[in-house]
Parts: sequence; structure tokens; C-alpha cells
Amino acid sequence: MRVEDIRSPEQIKSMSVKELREFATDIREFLIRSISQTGGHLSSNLGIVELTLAMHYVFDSPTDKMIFDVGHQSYVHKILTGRAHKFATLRKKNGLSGFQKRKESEHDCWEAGHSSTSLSAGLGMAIARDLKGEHYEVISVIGDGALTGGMALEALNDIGALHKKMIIIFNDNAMSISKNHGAVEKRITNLRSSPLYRTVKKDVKTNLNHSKTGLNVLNSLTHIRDSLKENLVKAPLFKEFGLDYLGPVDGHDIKALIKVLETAKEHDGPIVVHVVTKKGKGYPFAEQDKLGKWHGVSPFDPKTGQSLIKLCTDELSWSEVISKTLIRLAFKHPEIVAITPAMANGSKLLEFARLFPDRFFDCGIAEEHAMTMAAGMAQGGLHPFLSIYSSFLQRAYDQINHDVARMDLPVVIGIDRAGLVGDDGATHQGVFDIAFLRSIPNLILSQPKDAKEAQNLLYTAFMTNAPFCIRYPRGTIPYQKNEEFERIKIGSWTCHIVGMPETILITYGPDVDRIIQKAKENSIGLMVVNARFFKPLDTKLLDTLIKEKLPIIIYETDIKAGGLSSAILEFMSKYDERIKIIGIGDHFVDHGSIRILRKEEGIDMESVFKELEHYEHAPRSSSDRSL
Ligand SMILES: Cc1ncc(C[n+]2csc(CCOP(=O)(O)OP(=O)(O)O)c2C)c(N)n1
Ligand SMILES: CC(=O)[C@@H](O)[C@H](O)COP(=O)(O)O
Ligand SMILES: [Mg+2]
Repeated sequence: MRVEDIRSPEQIKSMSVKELREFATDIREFLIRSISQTGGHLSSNLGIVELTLAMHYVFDSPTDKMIFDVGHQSYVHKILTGRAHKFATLRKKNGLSGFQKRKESEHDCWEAGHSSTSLSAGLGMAIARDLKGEHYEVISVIGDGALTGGMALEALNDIGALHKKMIIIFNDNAMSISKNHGAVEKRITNLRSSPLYRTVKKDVKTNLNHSKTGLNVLNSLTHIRDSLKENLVKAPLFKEFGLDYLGPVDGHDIKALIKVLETAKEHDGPIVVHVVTKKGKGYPFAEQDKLGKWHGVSPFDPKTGQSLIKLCTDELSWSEVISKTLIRLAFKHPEIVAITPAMANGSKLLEFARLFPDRFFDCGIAEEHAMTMAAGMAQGGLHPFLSIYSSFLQRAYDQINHDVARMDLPVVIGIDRAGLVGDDGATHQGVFDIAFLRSIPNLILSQPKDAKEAQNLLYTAFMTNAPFCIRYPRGTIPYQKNEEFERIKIGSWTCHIVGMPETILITYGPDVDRIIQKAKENSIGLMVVNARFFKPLDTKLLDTLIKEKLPIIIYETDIKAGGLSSAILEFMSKYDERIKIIGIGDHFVDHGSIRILRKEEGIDMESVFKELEHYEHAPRSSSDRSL
């Protein structure tokens, strides 16, 4: 059967192990051919081909629920559930999503994009199933990278306590996007190589090899099960959470996988199946990659592995501009350190890591921890740079508020992939950070319009003793190294006049120069304001602009609600006497009785009625009276 022709997972259930192996080879060829044309997540999918085949062979989707953590490795699941013929549309408008997507297929019971949600989601479904008296399997597939995320560890804690029947397939390829880090990884390494488990593995293999093919595998597994059961309690890491464990199993041996999954299916309560896979399996460039360059790829030539996207030679990605500048500053300032929550390659921090190995920290997929650790480093006298994608920063909202901003600690936060990111879709669009950060006291929140301003803003951030966020988008910009750094006045905007302005346009980021250019080309009189700080605003300039009595357009490339326009409109309300906003100002509120605090903050009844008194004596317009 051609990969493109598969319409249902039922079609693989009649295949022999030999046919499944051949089909795995076809799927790999299909993935390489297809992703080389569209771009997408290559390595993780190449690594999970046999495992996904075995899952669909043993379980019955969509009745049984399959949850792929992050979802970037769900391409084979998509193929087996009848979506191969749509792969040319992968990550394109109205095409296939790069992750599991409920509206795409009944086989996608869950959606993600952010890491480490699969165990909580699986437990939730298992609870729902049991309370409703229903019968199906819940299978969460989680990678060793995703297992470093706090949510996954929180879920294990609860799964061990509630003891619901669910299967956790631990897809262990010793890689996050790049090499996996942390104590969990070390513990797994021990687990993989422990003599006990090697013996069990050999035992499993020997027995499986002697057993018959087909579904009647359980009898032949009795010996293995007994030997595994003896060792279940001794499996480190998972044992601590009270979870039973099977493995490790060779994740490219379909026969062994089918049998171990059959065993797990029979098991009562939660069980971990440890599957060892090779990221990038079957494509040498991807297999050898330790830096994560083949994790997510743009279109490439499958023969040479060369990218088909040609970059302008004088352009660099925004991340590279920031990291080059960081390196320059780090040479002069030994207190500068860099942190990434598992995104060293995407954030372009590999060169920093090479130059300053002792000052570089990849803390795993742990945005919350990364933020609080940065706060601790700042408290200890370092000046950390935490690079974090805008959408993943959502995870660290409490930490940026509670630990960094509240203590007013000098952490520089590089908010990468700010704005629309395109291909990855709804889970990854970095469009909320202005709105969710703007309300946090003490934070400085900025975005450069070009590479020159990016370098100066980063310099300014390190010259400032306060939490300082610089956001920058995906994509590239013309780059020239600034010979000298210039310190930018915090909260200052710039104005650019084209012709005789008839309108004021306030915007930010790379669109500032694009607008100026287009206005010039079309001889449009315009005052373009580069609002390079969202917090604090340039209130002096705003006062001047408002007096110009020209129409004002606020052009945002992020979510409108709560963003720059909200900030400006809040400020402008002071020009309309009929509107008075009462609320807590831009600061943290210390302890005290609620009564005293409300009085101090001007949010008690007395303050409200004082305002009303003021309005009672104010002259009213006729339109007011008609109300
Ligand atoms: C909260 C969050 N942080 C970071 C990422 C980026 N990210 C996507 S996949 C991935 C690595 C996952 O590693 P693993 O779970 O081992 O899967 P593998 O790719 O090795 O199969 C990372 C860091 C993310 N999706 N979500
Ligand atoms: C699945 C995931 O979260 C990452 O792999 C993400 O797709 C990386 O995005 P960039 O390609 O912008 O680095
Ligand atoms: Mg992994």
C-alpha cells in the first residue's frame, strides 16, 4: 500500500510484522520527501515511526485516546489516520496543522504545541472515563525533553497518587530539541544502561523472538511479565512516583513494541513504557545532529541536506543580532550570564555557550524555573539574560511578576518570536506578551525597530538596574555592527516626518521603517511614531501629539486588547473630563488591612464619592442631559 493511500489505522492491523517494517521504511521516505518540500518537524517524526505504527496496531483510535506531547511528532499518527494525501499543505493556511488538531480529525483528541501537557491531559481523560463508566485506553506519549517540564512532573505526582489506568509511553531519544540536560536525563541514562535493565531488555528480546507473531502474545510474555514485575518496584525515577514500568524497549523493533504495548494494555493502573528511539532515524544528517538543526526545518534538498531558503547576505535573524550583541557585552561584563529553557539553537545562543560555557545555562523545558532562577542570579549579583519565546513566556507569568518584577531585579528578558510566527499556528503566535506584561509594575517593556536600535536597547538594558524586556520577531533584518553603543532614554519614542503630515501613525518594530518607506514612495504626508517602549510610554511626546489635533492611527501587529492602543487610550482619557478611571496605580501593593489599603489606593467609597462630588459641580453638555 502507498503511504498516500492509507485512509484508516484499521488498514495496518492486518499487516504482518514484516509488512509493518517495510511500511515503516516507506513512511520515512515519505516524511523526508514531503518535509523537504514544505518544511516542518523532521527528526522527531523520523524517530517515532515504528512506535506510532505499533500504537495503532495495538490500540483502537479514535476509541482509545492518543495524546502526543507537544504534538510536533504526530505526523506519523496523521499519516496512519488518513491524512498523508494532505501533507503538501502542512502548516499552510487552511492546510494540515503541524500539531494534533481536533477539528482536523476525530483521531486527534487533544491539541498542544506547548510542551509537557500530555500527562495532565491523559490523567484528566482517565478520570472522566472512570467517572462516566466508559471503557477506553488513554495513552500519553511523552519525550525525554518534555519530561523535564514542571507540568509533567506535577502530573506524575498526581498520577501516582490517583492510580488511574493509563499508559505513559516514554519516548526517550536522549534529545530535547538539542541535547537534553538535567538530572532527570542523567537518571534516565543510568536507567538505560543499568545492568538490571539490560538483562531485562535481553530477556524481553529473547522471549519475544521465540514467541509467535500475531495478537496472541500474552502467553509468551508470562515469563517476561513475571521478571519485569519483580523489577517494577526497582525502576528508578518512576518508582518514586509509584508508577509501574516496562522497558526499556528498542523503539525501532516493531515486534518488541507491539508486545510490550499489549502487556501494558493488560495492566491495571498507570504504567510507564520506556521506549528508546533515535531522533532523526533513517536520515543520516538528522541522526548525527546534536544541536537541534534538524528538529524543525525549512524546505531542503534531501540529497545534500542544504536549505532551499536563500538568505540575504547582509541579513541576520533578530535572535542572531541579539546574541551577537550579548556576546560583545559579555566580554566586557563578567556578570552577564545567559539562560535558555531548551531553545539554545532557536534563540541562537550556541555561540555564547561555546565562548562562555560556565556562564551559559540550558535548564530544560522549564520556563517557570528559568525565570525564577534568573531572579535568584540577579539577587546574587549577576546580570542574567533570559531568552524566551513570547508564547512560552506565558508559562512564566507568575514568575516574572512575583519573582522578577516585584523584587525589581535586574533581569534582561529577550522575548524572541514576538508577534505572528506563522507556520506553528495558534499555540505559538507570540501576540499576547505586550498585553499580559503591561500591567506588571517595575517592568520596562520595549521593541526595537531595526538592528541598530536592537543593539542599543540591549546595551541600555544591561546599563539599567531593573527588569528589562526586549521583544523581537521571527525573521531576519539587515545588520551592521554598531561601532559604539548608545544609551536610549527609557520610555522615549521617536518621530519621523514624511512630507506635510495629515495623520499621525503610532506603531513599533520593523513596520516603522516599512511605513516610512511606503509613505515616501506614495507621497503621503505622515508623522510616524516609533513607540519603542510599551512601558513606560513616552507621555511627554503623547501630550504633544494630542495637541497637534491630527487624526491618530495606532497600528499594532499583536493582540489589540490590552496592547499599545489600550495603553494610549488609557493615557488619553485624561483629556476627556467625562471619563475618570479609578483603580490601583502602577505599583505592587504591600500588606495592610484591606480597609487601609483601599483608602490609600483611592479605591474606597469615600474616594469614589469625592470624585462624584467633583462631577456634580462640573458643567454638563446638552448631550449629557439627554442621557
Ligand atoms: C513550553 C514549551 N517550551 C518549549 C517548547 C519548544 N519545544 C518543542 S519540542 C521541544 C523538545 C521536546 O523534546 P522531547 O519531548 O524529548 O521530544 P523529541 O523532539 O525529542 O521527540 C521543545 C523544547 C515548547 N513546545 N513548549
Ligand atoms: C514544536 C516547537 O515548539 C518548536 O520546535 C518550534 O516549532 C520552534 O520554532 P522555531 O522554528 O521558530 O524555532
Ligand atoms: Mg527527546
